Amino acid sequence: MIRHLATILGPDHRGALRRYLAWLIAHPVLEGIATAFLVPVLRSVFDGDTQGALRHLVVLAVLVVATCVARYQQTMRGFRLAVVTLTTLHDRLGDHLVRLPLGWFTTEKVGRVARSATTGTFTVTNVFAHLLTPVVGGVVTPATVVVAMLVLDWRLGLVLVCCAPLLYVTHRWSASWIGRSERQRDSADALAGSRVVEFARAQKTLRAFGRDHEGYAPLEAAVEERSRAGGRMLAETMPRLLANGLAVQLCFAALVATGVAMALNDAVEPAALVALLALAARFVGPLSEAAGMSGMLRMAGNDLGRLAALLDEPPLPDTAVRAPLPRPGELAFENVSFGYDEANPVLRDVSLHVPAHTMTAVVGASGAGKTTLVRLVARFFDADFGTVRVGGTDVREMPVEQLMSQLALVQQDVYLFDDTLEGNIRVGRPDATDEEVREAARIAGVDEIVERLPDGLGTRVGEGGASLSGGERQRVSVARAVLKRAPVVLLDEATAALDPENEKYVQRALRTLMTDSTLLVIAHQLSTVVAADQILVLDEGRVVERGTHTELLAADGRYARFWERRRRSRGWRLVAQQETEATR
Ligand SMILES: Nc1ncnc2c1ncn2[C@@H]1O[C@H](COP(=O)(O)OP(=O)(O)OP(=O)(O)O)[C@@H](O)[C@H]1O
Repeated sequence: MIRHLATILGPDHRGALRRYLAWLIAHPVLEGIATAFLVPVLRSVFDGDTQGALRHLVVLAVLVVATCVARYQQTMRGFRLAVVTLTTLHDRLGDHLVRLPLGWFTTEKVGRVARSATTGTFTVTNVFAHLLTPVVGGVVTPATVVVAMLVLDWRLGLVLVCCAPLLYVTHRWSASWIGRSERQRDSADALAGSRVVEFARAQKTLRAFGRDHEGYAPLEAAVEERSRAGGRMLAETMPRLLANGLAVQLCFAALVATGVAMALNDAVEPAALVALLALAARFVGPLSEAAGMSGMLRMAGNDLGRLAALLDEPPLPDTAVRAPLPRPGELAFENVSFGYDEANPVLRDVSLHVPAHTMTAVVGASGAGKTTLVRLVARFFDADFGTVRVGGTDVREMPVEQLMSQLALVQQDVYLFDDTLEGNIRVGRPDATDEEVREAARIAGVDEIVERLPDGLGTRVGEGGASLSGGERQRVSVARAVLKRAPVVLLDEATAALDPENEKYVQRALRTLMTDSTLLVIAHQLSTVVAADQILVLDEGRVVERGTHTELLAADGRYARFWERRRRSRGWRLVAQQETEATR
Protein backbone atom coordinates (compact mmCIF):
# COMPACT_ATOMS: atom_id res chain seq x y z
CA MET A 1 0.00 0.00 0.00
CA ILE A 2 2.86 2.39 0.84
CA ARG A 3 4.36 1.65 -2.60
CA HIS A 4 0.99 2.53 -4.19
CA LEU A 5 0.79 5.75 -2.17
CA ALA A 6 4.31 6.70 -3.31
CA THR A 7 3.30 6.12 -6.95
CA ILE A 8 0.09 8.11 -6.55
CA LEU A 9 1.77 11.08 -4.82
CA GLY A 10 4.55 11.17 -7.41
CA PRO A 11 8.29 11.78 -7.02
CA ASP A 12 7.84 15.38 -5.81
CA HIS A 13 6.15 14.28 -2.59
CA ARG A 14 8.04 11.07 -1.77
CA GLY A 15 10.22 12.87 0.84
CA ALA A 16 7.11 14.28 2.55
CA LEU A 17 5.57 10.79 2.51
CA ARG A 18 8.70 9.30 4.15
CA ARG A 19 8.68 11.97 6.90
CA TYR A 20 4.97 11.40 7.48
CA LEU A 21 5.57 7.64 7.81
CA ALA A 22 8.38 8.25 10.30
CA TRP A 23 5.99 10.28 12.51
CA LEU A 24 3.24 7.75 11.90
CA ILE A 25 5.47 5.08 13.47
CA ALA A 26 7.04 7.36 16.11
CA HIS A 27 3.62 8.21 17.59
CA PRO A 28 2.48 4.67 18.56
CA VAL A 29 6.03 3.75 19.69
CA LEU A 30 6.04 6.73 22.07
CA GLU A 31 2.48 5.95 23.10
CA GLY A 32 3.47 2.33 23.85
CA ILE A 33 6.49 3.42 25.92
CA ALA A 34 4.37 5.99 27.80
CA THR A 35 1.81 3.31 28.57
CA ALA A 36 4.55 0.93 29.74
CA PHE A 37 5.75 3.63 32.15
CA LEU A 38 2.40 3.36 33.93
CA VAL A 39 3.66 0.04 35.37
CA PRO A 40 6.60 1.49 37.40
CA VAL A 41 4.36 4.45 38.40
CA LEU A 42 1.60 2.13 39.66
CA ARG A 43 4.17 -0.21 41.31
CA SER A 44 5.68 2.76 43.21
CA VAL A 45 2.20 3.95 44.25
CA PHE A 46 1.19 0.44 45.44
CA ASP A 47 4.55 0.12 47.28
CA GLY A 48 4.05 3.56 48.93
CA ASP A 49 7.30 4.84 47.29
CA THR A 50 6.33 8.52 46.77
CA GLN A 51 9.79 9.60 45.59
CA GLY A 52 9.95 6.78 43.05
CA ALA A 53 6.39 7.52 41.88
CA LEU A 54 7.26 11.21 41.37
CA ARG A 55 10.42 10.36 39.43
CA HIS A 56 8.49 7.99 37.16
CA LEU A 57 5.67 10.52 36.78
CA VAL A 58 8.10 13.16 35.47
CA VAL A 59 9.43 10.72 32.85
CA LEU A 60 5.83 9.78 32.00
CA ALA A 61 4.91 13.46 31.58
CA VAL A 62 7.85 13.98 29.17
CA LEU A 63 6.76 10.88 27.23
CA VAL A 64 3.16 12.11 27.07
CA VAL A 65 4.29 15.50 25.71
CA ALA A 66 6.49 13.75 23.12
CA THR A 67 3.51 11.53 22.16
CA CYS A 68 1.32 14.62 21.69
CA VAL A 69 3.97 16.27 19.48
CA ALA A 70 4.25 13.09 17.40
CA ARG A 71 0.46 12.88 17.11
CA TYR A 72 0.27 16.52 16.00
CA GLN A 73 3.07 16.07 13.42
CA GLN A 74 1.55 12.89 12.09
CA THR A 75 -1.98 14.36 11.80
CA MET A 76 -0.85 17.60 10.17
CA ARG A 77 1.49 15.88 7.72
CA GLY A 78 -1.21 13.34 6.83
CA PHE A 79 -3.66 16.19 6.32
CA ARG A 80 -1.19 18.01 4.05
CA LEU A 81 -0.61 14.88 1.95
CA ALA A 82 -4.39 14.40 1.65
CA VAL A 83 -4.69 17.99 0.40
CA VAL A 84 -1.80 17.44 -2.02
CA THR A 85 -3.61 14.38 -3.38
CA LEU A 86 -6.88 16.26 -3.73
CA THR A 87 -5.27 19.15 -5.57
CA THR A 88 -2.75 17.30 -7.73
CA LEU A 89 -4.09 13.84 -8.48
CA HIS A 90 -6.36 14.94 -11.33
CA ASP A 91 -3.52 16.97 -12.86
CA ARG A 92 -1.17 14.02 -12.53
CA LEU A 93 -3.74 11.72 -14.09
CA GLY A 94 -4.27 14.22 -16.91
CA ASP A 95 -0.50 14.63 -17.48
CA HIS A 96 -0.10 10.88 -17.55
CA LEU A 97 -3.05 10.24 -19.88
CA VAL A 98 -1.69 12.60 -22.55
CA ARG A 99 1.51 10.54 -22.65
CA LEU A 100 -0.26 7.19 -23.15
CA PRO A 101 -0.49 5.71 -26.65
CA LEU A 102 -3.82 6.64 -28.26
CA GLY A 103 -4.54 2.95 -28.82
CA TRP A 104 -4.75 2.52 -25.03
CA PHE A 105 -8.03 4.42 -24.79
CA THR A 106 -10.59 1.65 -25.14
CA THR A 107 -14.09 2.07 -23.63
CA GLU A 108 -13.18 -0.24 -20.73
CA LYS A 109 -9.97 1.70 -19.94
CA VAL A 110 -11.72 5.06 -20.15
CA GLY A 111 -14.34 3.73 -17.70
CA ARG A 112 -11.51 2.68 -15.36
CA VAL A 113 -9.98 6.17 -15.54
CA ALA A 114 -13.33 7.76 -14.66
CA ARG A 115 -13.79 5.50 -11.64
CA SER A 116 -10.22 5.94 -10.44
CA ALA A 117 -10.47 9.71 -10.78
CA THR A 118 -13.49 9.76 -8.46
CA THR A 119 -13.30 6.86 -5.99
CA GLY A 120 -9.48 6.78 -6.11
CA THR A 121 -9.14 10.39 -4.95
CA PHE A 122 -11.65 9.80 -2.17
CA THR A 123 -9.83 6.65 -1.06
CA VAL A 124 -6.40 8.29 -0.89
CA THR A 125 -7.69 11.14 1.28
CA ASN A 126 -9.60 8.67 3.43
CA VAL A 127 -6.45 6.56 3.89
CA PHE A 128 -4.50 9.58 5.15
CA ALA A 129 -7.35 11.00 7.21
CA HIS A 130 -8.89 7.91 8.82
CA LEU A 131 -7.19 4.63 8.02
CA LEU A 132 -3.42 4.72 8.36
CA THR A 133 -3.33 6.13 11.91
CA PRO A 134 -5.44 3.42 13.60
CA VAL A 135 -4.03 0.62 11.45
CA VAL A 136 -0.34 1.50 11.92
CA GLY A 137 -1.03 2.33 15.57
CA GLY A 138 -2.86 -0.98 15.88
CA VAL A 139 0.29 -2.85 14.95
CA VAL A 140 3.08 -0.66 16.33
CA THR A 141 1.54 0.13 19.77
CA PRO A 142 0.97 -3.58 20.59
CA ALA A 143 4.47 -4.43 19.30
CA THR A 144 5.94 -1.80 21.66
CA VAL A 145 3.79 -3.15 24.49
CA VAL A 146 5.13 -6.67 23.82
CA VAL A 147 8.74 -5.44 24.07
CA ALA A 148 7.92 -3.48 27.25
CA MET A 149 6.13 -6.50 28.74
CA LEU A 150 9.19 -8.72 28.02
CA VAL A 151 11.33 -6.19 29.90
CA LEU A 152 8.85 -5.80 32.81
CA ASP A 153 7.76 -9.45 33.15
CA TRP A 154 9.20 -11.91 30.65
CA ARG A 155 6.57 -14.59 31.40
CA LEU A 156 3.61 -12.40 30.44
CA GLY A 157 5.71 -11.01 27.59
CA LEU A 158 6.17 -14.57 26.33
CA VAL A 159 2.40 -15.13 26.32
CA LEU A 160 2.01 -12.08 24.09
CA VAL A 161 4.85 -13.26 21.79
CA CYS A 162 3.08 -16.65 21.47
CA CYS A 163 -0.18 -14.87 20.59
CA ALA A 164 1.44 -12.94 17.71
CA PRO A 165 1.40 -15.81 15.12
CA LEU A 166 -2.30 -16.49 15.85
CA LEU A 167 -3.14 -12.80 15.36
CA TYR A 168 -1.04 -12.60 12.21
CA VAL A 169 -2.55 -15.71 10.61
CA THR A 170 -6.14 -14.65 11.44
CA HIS A 171 -5.49 -11.19 10.02
CA ARG A 172 -3.94 -12.50 6.76
CA TRP A 173 -6.72 -15.04 6.34
CA SER A 174 -9.53 -12.52 6.80
CA ALA A 175 -7.81 -9.75 4.80
CA SER A 176 -7.19 -11.98 1.78
CA TRP A 177 -10.85 -13.11 1.76
CA ILE A 178 -12.09 -9.56 2.08
CA GLY A 179 -9.69 -8.37 -0.66
CA ARG A 180 -10.86 -11.12 -3.00
CA SER A 181 -14.57 -10.53 -2.52
CA GLU A 182 -14.03 -6.76 -2.87
CA ARG A 183 -12.25 -7.31 -6.20
CA GLN A 184 -15.15 -9.49 -7.38
CA ARG A 185 -17.64 -6.83 -6.31
CA ASP A 186 -15.58 -4.14 -8.06
CA SER A 187 -15.50 -6.13 -11.34
CA ALA A 188 -19.26 -6.71 -11.06
CA ASP A 189 -19.68 -2.96 -10.43
CA ALA A 190 -17.56 -2.06 -13.45
CA LEU A 191 -19.46 -4.49 -15.68
CA ALA A 192 -22.85 -3.20 -14.53
CA GLY A 193 -21.67 0.39 -15.15
CA SER A 194 -20.53 -0.34 -18.69
CA ARG A 195 -23.74 -2.30 -19.39
CA VAL A 196 -25.79 0.76 -18.38
CA VAL A 197 -23.79 2.91 -20.80
CA GLU A 198 -24.14 0.26 -23.51
CA PHE A 199 -27.90 0.10 -22.87
CA ALA A 200 -28.18 3.88 -23.22
CA ARG A 201 -26.14 3.80 -26.43
CA ALA A 202 -28.17 0.90 -27.84
CA GLN A 203 -31.49 2.71 -27.35
CA LYS A 204 -31.78 3.71 -31.02
CA THR A 205 -31.16 0.15 -32.21
CA LEU A 206 -33.40 -1.42 -29.56
CA ARG A 207 -36.27 0.94 -30.35
CA ALA A 208 -35.80 0.59 -34.11
CA PHE A 209 -36.32 -3.15 -33.70
CA GLY A 210 -39.10 -2.78 -31.11
CA ARG A 211 -36.97 -4.41 -28.39
CA ASP A 212 -37.09 -1.52 -25.93
CA HIS A 213 -39.82 -2.86 -23.64
CA GLU A 214 -38.45 -6.40 -23.36
CA GLY A 215 -35.66 -5.38 -21.02
CA TYR A 216 -31.99 -5.83 -21.82
CA ALA A 217 -30.72 -9.22 -20.75
CA PRO A 218 -26.97 -8.34 -20.48
CA LEU A 219 -27.81 -5.36 -18.22
CA GLU A 220 -30.19 -7.39 -16.08
CA ALA A 221 -27.60 -10.15 -15.72
CA ALA A 222 -24.89 -7.62 -14.79
CA VAL A 223 -27.12 -5.90 -12.21
CA GLU A 224 -28.04 -9.26 -10.72
CA GLU A 225 -24.38 -10.30 -10.54
CA ARG A 226 -23.53 -7.00 -8.87
CA SER A 227 -26.14 -7.51 -6.19
CA ARG A 228 -24.99 -11.15 -5.74
CA ALA A 229 -21.37 -9.97 -5.44
CA GLY A 230 -22.41 -7.29 -2.89
CA GLY A 231 -24.29 -9.88 -0.81
CA ARG A 232 -21.40 -12.34 -1.08
CA MET A 233 -18.98 -9.69 0.07
CA LEU A 234 -21.07 -8.88 3.13
CA ALA A 235 -21.54 -12.57 3.98
CA GLU A 236 -17.82 -13.29 3.60
CA THR A 237 -16.57 -10.16 5.33
CA MET A 238 -18.60 -10.06 8.54
CA PRO A 239 -17.66 -13.51 9.98
CA ARG A 240 -13.99 -12.86 9.21
CA LEU A 241 -14.03 -9.49 10.94
CA LEU A 242 -15.65 -11.15 13.95
CA ALA A 243 -12.99 -13.91 13.88
CA ASN A 244 -10.31 -11.21 13.93
CA GLY A 245 -11.86 -9.58 17.01
CA LEU A 246 -12.27 -12.97 18.68
CA ALA A 247 -8.56 -13.82 18.19
CA VAL A 248 -7.60 -10.53 19.92
CA GLN A 249 -9.93 -11.24 22.85
CA LEU A 250 -8.57 -14.82 23.14
CA CYS A 251 -5.04 -13.43 23.48
CA PHE A 252 -6.16 -11.08 26.24
CA ALA A 253 -7.96 -13.94 28.01
CA ALA A 254 -4.77 -16.07 27.82
CA LEU A 255 -2.79 -13.19 29.34
CA VAL A 256 -5.28 -12.66 32.19
CA ALA A 257 -5.39 -16.42 32.91
CA THR A 258 -1.58 -16.64 33.00
CA GLY A 259 -1.34 -13.52 35.23
CA VAL A 260 -3.99 -14.83 37.66
CA ALA A 261 -2.27 -18.26 37.81
CA MET A 262 1.05 -16.51 38.52
CA ALA A 263 -0.56 -14.35 41.25
CA LEU A 264 -2.16 -17.45 42.84
CA ASN A 265 1.30 -19.08 42.91
CA ASP A 266 2.90 -15.90 44.36
CA ALA A 267 4.96 -15.53 41.20
CA VAL A 268 3.82 -11.92 40.84
CA GLU A 269 2.57 -9.27 43.26
CA PRO A 270 -1.21 -8.63 42.82
CA ALA A 271 -0.48 -4.89 42.63
CA ALA A 272 2.11 -5.45 39.88
CA LEU A 273 -0.34 -7.74 38.09
CA VAL A 274 -2.98 -4.97 38.01
CA ALA A 275 -0.38 -2.60 36.52
CA LEU A 276 0.71 -5.21 33.94
CA LEU A 277 -2.90 -5.95 32.97
CA ALA A 278 -3.48 -2.22 32.51
CA LEU A 279 -0.55 -2.30 30.07
CA ALA A 280 -2.00 -5.40 28.38
CA ALA A 281 -5.25 -3.49 27.81
CA ARG A 282 -3.20 -1.14 25.59
CA PHE A 283 -2.18 -4.23 23.65
CA VAL A 284 -5.78 -5.28 23.03
CA GLY A 285 -7.44 -1.90 22.35
CA PRO A 286 -5.48 -0.78 19.25
CA LEU A 287 -5.36 -4.34 17.91
CA SER A 288 -9.17 -4.64 18.05
CA GLU A 289 -9.53 -1.27 16.36
CA ALA A 290 -7.03 -2.25 13.64
CA ALA A 291 -8.73 -5.63 13.17
CA GLY A 292 -12.05 -3.82 12.61
CA MET A 293 -10.39 -1.63 9.99
CA SER A 294 -8.53 -4.40 8.16
CA GLY A 295 -11.42 -4.95 5.75
CA MET A 296 -11.62 -1.28 4.87
CA LEU A 297 -7.85 -1.19 4.56
CA ARG A 298 -7.83 -4.10 2.12
CA MET A 299 -10.56 -2.46 0.04
CA ALA A 300 -8.66 0.82 0.07
CA GLY A 301 -5.53 -1.14 -0.90
CA ASN A 302 -7.37 -2.50 -3.96
CA ASP A 303 -8.53 1.01 -4.92
CA LEU A 304 -5.02 2.40 -4.49
CA GLY A 305 -3.60 -0.53 -6.46
CA ARG A 306 -5.89 0.23 -9.39
CA LEU A 307 -5.03 3.93 -9.29
CA ALA A 308 -1.29 3.22 -9.02
CA ALA A 309 -1.54 0.71 -11.91
CA LEU A 310 -3.09 3.48 -14.01
CA LEU A 311 -0.25 5.86 -13.18
CA ASP A 312 2.26 3.04 -13.81
CA GLU A 313 0.81 2.35 -17.27
CA PRO A 314 3.85 2.68 -19.57
CA PRO A 315 3.70 5.94 -21.53
CA LEU A 316 4.51 6.14 -25.20
CA PRO A 317 8.32 6.18 -25.45
CA ASP A 318 9.08 9.80 -26.21
CA THR A 319 12.14 11.86 -26.90
CA ALA A 320 12.70 15.51 -26.04
CA VAL A 321 14.98 16.43 -28.94
CA ARG A 322 13.32 17.64 -32.11
CA ALA A 323 14.45 15.57 -35.07
CA PRO A 324 15.45 16.98 -38.48
CA LEU A 325 12.95 16.16 -41.23
CA PRO A 326 15.07 15.63 -44.36
CA ARG A 327 12.10 15.02 -46.69
CA PRO A 328 9.22 17.20 -45.44
CA GLY A 329 5.74 15.92 -46.18
CA GLU A 330 6.88 12.46 -47.21
CA LEU A 331 5.37 9.35 -45.66
CA ALA A 332 6.90 5.89 -45.80
CA PHE A 333 6.49 2.39 -44.33
CA GLU A 334 9.54 0.13 -44.47
CA ASN A 335 8.80 -3.58 -43.92
CA VAL A 336 6.28 -2.82 -41.20
CA SER A 337 4.59 -5.66 -39.32
CA PHE A 338 2.13 -5.19 -36.47
CA GLY A 339 -0.46 -7.13 -34.51
CA TYR A 340 -2.72 -6.10 -31.62
CA ASP A 341 -1.62 -9.38 -30.09
CA GLU A 342 1.37 -11.50 -31.00
CA ALA A 343 -0.63 -14.42 -32.36
CA ASN A 344 -2.59 -12.37 -34.92
CA PRO A 345 -0.51 -10.11 -37.16
CA VAL A 346 -2.70 -7.43 -38.74
CA LEU A 347 -0.06 -5.80 -40.97
CA ARG A 348 2.56 -8.04 -42.58
CA ASP A 349 5.76 -6.66 -44.05
CA VAL A 350 4.09 -3.53 -45.44
CA SER A 351 6.28 -1.15 -47.44
CA LEU A 352 4.89 1.96 -49.06
CA HIS A 353 6.04 5.37 -50.12
CA VAL A 354 3.81 8.43 -50.36
CA PRO A 355 5.77 11.31 -51.99
CA ALA A 356 5.13 14.81 -50.68
CA HIS A 357 2.04 16.62 -52.03
CA THR A 358 0.50 13.48 -53.51
CA MET A 359 -2.56 11.50 -52.56
CA THR A 360 -2.49 7.77 -51.87
CA ALA A 361 -5.77 5.91 -51.52
CA VAL A 362 -5.88 2.69 -49.52
CA VAL A 363 -8.61 0.22 -50.42
CA GLY A 364 -9.32 -3.28 -49.22
CA ALA A 365 -11.93 -5.50 -47.64
CA SER A 366 -13.21 -4.85 -44.14
CA GLY A 367 -10.61 -6.00 -41.62
CA ALA A 368 -7.75 -5.81 -44.16
CA GLY A 369 -5.81 -3.44 -41.85
CA LYS A 370 -6.48 -0.02 -43.44
CA THR A 371 -7.30 1.79 -40.18
CA THR A 372 -4.37 0.09 -38.44
CA LEU A 373 -2.05 1.49 -41.13
CA VAL A 374 -3.18 5.02 -40.30
CA ARG A 375 -2.97 4.36 -36.54
CA LEU A 376 0.71 3.42 -36.85
CA VAL A 377 1.51 6.75 -38.54
CA ALA A 378 -0.08 8.65 -35.64
CA ARG A 379 1.58 6.31 -33.09
CA PHE A 380 -1.65 4.99 -31.62
CA PHE A 381 0.67 1.98 -31.41
CA ASP A 382 4.27 1.39 -32.45
CA ALA A 383 5.11 -1.14 -35.16
CA ASP A 384 6.40 -4.52 -33.96
CA PHE A 385 8.91 -4.64 -36.80
CA GLY A 386 10.01 -2.18 -39.47
CA THR A 387 9.91 1.60 -39.55
CA VAL A 388 7.25 4.23 -40.17
CA ARG A 389 8.74 7.49 -41.42
CA VAL A 390 7.17 10.93 -41.56
CA GLY A 391 9.23 13.62 -43.32
CA GLY A 392 11.97 11.00 -43.76
CA THR A 393 12.39 10.43 -39.99
CA ASP A 394 11.37 7.42 -37.90
CA VAL A 395 8.22 8.48 -35.97
CA ARG A 396 9.76 7.02 -32.79
CA GLU A 397 12.74 9.34 -33.06
CA MET A 398 10.78 12.58 -32.89
CA PRO A 399 8.90 14.01 -29.89
CA VAL A 400 5.19 13.15 -29.98
CA GLU A 401 4.42 16.86 -30.10
CA GLN A 402 6.63 17.25 -33.23
CA LEU A 403 4.99 14.23 -34.87
CA MET A 404 1.50 15.56 -34.15
CA SER A 405 2.47 18.95 -35.61
CA GLN A 406 3.21 17.08 -38.86
CA LEU A 407 -0.16 15.31 -38.97
CA ALA A 408 -3.84 16.11 -39.32
CA LEU A 409 -6.22 13.27 -38.64
CA VAL A 410 -9.73 13.01 -40.03
CA GLN A 411 -11.37 9.95 -38.56
CA GLN A 412 -14.74 8.33 -39.18
CA ASP A 413 -15.91 8.75 -35.61
CA VAL A 414 -15.40 12.50 -35.41
CA TYR A 415 -15.57 13.88 -31.88
CA LEU A 416 -16.92 17.39 -31.60
CA PHE A 417 -16.68 19.32 -28.34
CA ASP A 418 -19.77 20.88 -26.79
CA ASP A 419 -18.67 24.23 -28.16
CA THR A 420 -19.51 26.45 -31.11
CA LEU A 421 -18.86 25.38 -34.68
CA GLU A 422 -16.08 27.96 -34.82
CA GLY A 423 -14.51 26.64 -31.58
CA ASN A 424 -14.59 23.14 -33.00
CA ILE A 425 -12.88 24.16 -36.24
CA ARG A 426 -10.31 26.21 -34.32
CA VAL A 427 -9.14 22.99 -32.60
CA GLY A 428 -7.14 22.54 -35.85
CA ARG A 429 -5.09 25.69 -35.14
CA PRO A 430 -6.12 27.74 -32.11
CA ASP A 431 -4.19 30.85 -33.20
CA ALA A 432 -5.80 31.00 -36.67
CA THR A 433 -7.41 34.32 -37.65
CA ASP A 434 -11.20 34.57 -38.03
CA GLU A 435 -10.68 34.91 -41.77
CA GLU A 436 -8.68 31.65 -41.89
CA VAL A 437 -11.39 29.85 -39.89
CA ARG A 438 -14.07 31.10 -42.31
CA GLU A 439 -11.97 30.05 -45.32
CA ALA A 440 -11.42 26.52 -43.89
CA ALA A 441 -15.17 26.33 -43.20
CA ARG A 442 -15.89 27.36 -46.79
CA ILE A 443 -13.49 24.83 -48.32
CA ALA A 444 -14.88 21.94 -46.25
CA GLY A 445 -18.50 22.98 -46.95
CA VAL A 446 -19.21 23.97 -43.36
CA ASP A 447 -20.40 27.41 -44.57
CA GLU A 448 -23.34 25.64 -46.19
CA ILE A 449 -24.27 24.20 -42.75
CA VAL A 450 -23.67 27.60 -41.15
CA GLU A 451 -26.27 29.28 -43.35
CA ARG A 452 -28.96 27.02 -41.90
CA LEU A 453 -28.02 27.61 -38.28
CA PRO A 454 -29.43 30.44 -36.14
CA ASP A 455 -26.10 31.75 -34.83
CA GLY A 456 -23.91 30.83 -37.80
CA LEU A 457 -20.41 29.76 -36.81
CA GLY A 458 -21.29 30.75 -33.24
CA THR A 459 -23.91 27.97 -32.96
CA ARG A 460 -23.20 25.36 -30.32
CA VAL A 461 -23.08 21.82 -31.68
CA GLY A 462 -24.10 19.95 -28.49
CA GLU A 463 -22.24 17.18 -26.73
CA GLY A 464 -20.25 15.13 -29.26
CA GLY A 465 -21.73 17.27 -32.07
CA ALA A 466 -25.18 15.78 -31.46
CA SER A 467 -26.98 18.49 -33.45
CA LEU A 468 -25.09 17.67 -36.68
CA SER A 469 -25.40 14.72 -39.04
CA GLY A 470 -22.51 12.23 -39.51
CA GLY A 471 -21.54 13.80 -42.83
CA GLU A 472 -21.71 17.31 -41.36
CA ARG A 473 -19.49 16.27 -38.45
CA GLN A 474 -16.94 14.92 -40.89
CA ARG A 475 -17.03 18.22 -42.79
CA VAL A 476 -16.15 20.02 -39.53
CA SER A 477 -13.31 17.56 -39.02
CA VAL A 478 -12.08 18.19 -42.58
CA ALA A 479 -12.25 21.95 -41.88
CA ARG A 480 -10.00 21.38 -38.84
CA ALA A 481 -7.49 19.58 -41.07
CA VAL A 482 -7.64 22.35 -43.70
CA LEU A 483 -7.05 24.96 -40.99
CA LYS A 484 -4.14 23.03 -39.46
CA ARG A 485 -2.29 22.91 -42.80
CA ALA A 486 -0.28 19.93 -41.55
CA PRO A 487 2.29 18.47 -43.95
CA VAL A 488 0.58 15.04 -43.82
CA VAL A 489 -3.19 14.47 -43.69
CA LEU A 490 -4.56 11.06 -42.72
CA LEU A 491 -8.18 10.73 -43.70
CA ASP A 492 -10.49 7.83 -42.96
CA GLU A 493 -13.29 8.59 -45.35
CA ALA A 494 -16.77 8.10 -43.92
CA THR A 495 -18.62 5.29 -45.66
CA ALA A 496 -22.31 5.75 -45.02
CA ALA A 497 -22.10 9.33 -43.83
CA LEU A 498 -21.30 10.84 -47.19
CA ASP A 499 -24.28 11.67 -49.36
CA PRO A 500 -23.45 13.19 -52.76
CA GLU A 501 -23.64 16.69 -51.25
CA ASN A 502 -21.14 15.91 -48.48
CA GLU A 503 -18.95 13.97 -50.87
CA LYS A 504 -18.73 17.04 -53.15
CA TYR A 505 -17.37 19.15 -50.29
CA VAL A 506 -14.92 16.49 -49.11
CA GLN A 507 -13.59 16.18 -52.67
CA ARG A 508 -13.13 19.93 -52.86
CA ALA A 509 -11.32 19.91 -49.52
CA LEU A 510 -9.08 17.05 -50.65
CA ARG A 511 -8.05 19.06 -53.71
CA THR A 512 -7.23 22.07 -51.51
CA LEU A 513 -5.36 19.93 -49.00
CA MET A 514 -3.28 18.40 -51.80
CA THR A 515 -1.75 21.76 -52.68
CA ASP A 516 -0.04 21.98 -49.28
CA SER A 517 -0.15 18.47 -47.84
CA THR A 518 0.46 14.82 -48.51
CA LEU A 519 -2.66 12.71 -48.23
CA LEU A 520 -3.13 9.13 -47.11
CA VAL A 521 -6.82 8.34 -47.50
CA ILE A 522 -8.73 5.22 -46.54
CA ALA A 523 -10.99 5.62 -49.49
CA HIS A 524 -14.58 4.50 -49.73
CA GLN A 525 -15.77 6.88 -52.42
CA LEU A 526 -14.94 5.89 -55.98
CA SER A 527 -14.29 9.54 -56.84
CA THR A 528 -11.52 9.66 -54.20
CA VAL A 529 -9.95 6.45 -55.44
CA VAL A 530 -9.89 7.68 -59.02
CA ALA A 531 -8.39 11.02 -58.00
CA ALA A 532 -5.49 9.38 -56.13
CA ASP A 533 -1.94 9.44 -57.53
CA GLN A 534 -1.40 5.98 -56.14
CA ILE A 535 -3.79 3.26 -54.99
CA LEU A 536 -2.74 0.57 -52.53
CA VAL A 537 -4.82 -2.58 -52.30
CA LEU A 538 -4.56 -4.16 -48.88
CA ASP A 539 -5.51 -7.76 -48.28
CA GLU A 540 -5.07 -9.52 -44.95
CA GLY A 541 -2.44 -6.99 -43.91
CA ARG A 542 -0.36 -7.14 -47.09
CA VAL A 543 -0.11 -4.67 -49.94
CA VAL A 544 -1.14 -6.93 -52.80
CA GLU A 545 -1.43 -4.34 -55.58
CA ARG A 546 -0.27 -0.77 -56.12
CA GLY A 547 -0.50 1.67 -59.01
CA THR A 548 -2.80 4.24 -60.55
CA HIS A 549 -6.44 3.60 -61.29
CA THR A 550 -5.72 3.01 -64.99
CA GLU A 551 -2.73 0.74 -64.31
CA LEU A 552 -4.65 -1.37 -61.81
CA LEU A 553 -7.68 -1.69 -64.06
CA ALA A 554 -5.38 -2.85 -66.85
CA ALA A 555 -3.76 -5.40 -64.49
CA ASP A 556 -7.22 -6.93 -64.11
CA GLY A 557 -6.53 -8.15 -60.58
CA ARG A 558 -8.17 -7.57 -57.22
CA TYR A 559 -8.55 -3.84 -57.74
CA ALA A 560 -10.33 -4.38 -61.08
CA ARG A 561 -12.74 -6.76 -59.35
CA PHE A 562 -13.23 -4.30 -56.44
CA TRP A 563 -13.90 -1.52 -58.92
CA GLU A 564 -16.36 -3.57 -60.92
CA ARG A 565 -18.28 -4.60 -57.78
CA ARG A 566 -18.49 -1.05 -56.47
CA ARG A 567 -19.38 0.35 -59.88
CA ARG A 568 -22.26 -2.07 -60.23
CA SER A 569 -23.60 -1.48 -56.74
CA ARG A 570 -23.25 2.29 -56.97
CA GLY A 571 -23.48 2.89 -60.70
CA TRP A 572 -24.80 6.41 -60.23
CA ARG A 573 -21.49 7.38 -58.61
CA LEU A 574 -19.79 7.21 -62.01
CA VAL A 575 -21.17 10.67 -62.55
CA ALA A 576 -18.96 11.80 -59.68
CA GLN A 577 -16.06 9.92 -61.22
CA GLN A 578 -16.47 11.70 -64.53
CA GLU A 579 -16.75 15.03 -62.72
CA THR A 580 -13.53 14.29 -60.88
CA GLU A 581 -11.69 13.22 -64.00
CA ALA A 582 -12.89 16.34 -65.75
CA THR A 583 -11.45 18.52 -63.00
CA ARG A 584 -7.99 16.88 -63.04
N1 LIG B 1 -7.93 -2.14 -30.95
C1 LIG B 1 -7.91 -3.36 -31.51
N2 LIG B 1 -7.62 -4.44 -30.75
C2 LIG B 1 -7.57 -5.67 -31.30
N3 LIG B 1 -7.82 -5.94 -32.59
C3 LIG B 1 -8.13 -4.92 -33.41
C4 LIG B 1 -8.20 -3.56 -32.90
N4 LIG B 1 -8.52 -2.75 -33.93
C5 LIG B 1 -8.65 -3.55 -35.03
N5 LIG B 1 -8.42 -4.83 -34.71
C6 LIG B 1 -8.42 -5.99 -35.63
O1 LIG B 1 -7.42 -5.75 -36.62
C7 LIG B 1 -7.87 -6.15 -37.90
C8 LIG B 1 -7.74 -4.97 -38.88
O2 LIG B 1 -8.60 -3.93 -38.43
P1 LIG B 1 -8.68 -2.53 -39.16
O3 LIG B 1 -9.65 -1.70 -38.41
O4 LIG B 1 -7.32 -2.00 -39.38
O5 LIG B 1 -9.28 -2.97 -40.58
P2 LIG B 1 -9.94 -2.07 -41.70
O6 LIG B 1 -9.36 -2.55 -42.98
O7 LIG B 1 -9.76 -0.63 -41.39
O8 LIG B 1 -11.47 -2.46 -41.57
P3 LIG B 1 -12.79 -1.55 -41.83
O9 LIG B 1 -12.78 -1.18 -43.28
O10 LIG B 1 -13.90 -2.48 -41.50
O11 LIG B 1 -12.70 -0.39 -40.91
C9 LIG B 1 -9.31 -6.62 -37.74
O12 LIG B 1 -9.27 -8.04 -37.67
C10 LIG B 1 -9.75 -6.06 -36.40
O13 LIG B 1 -10.65 -6.93 -35.76
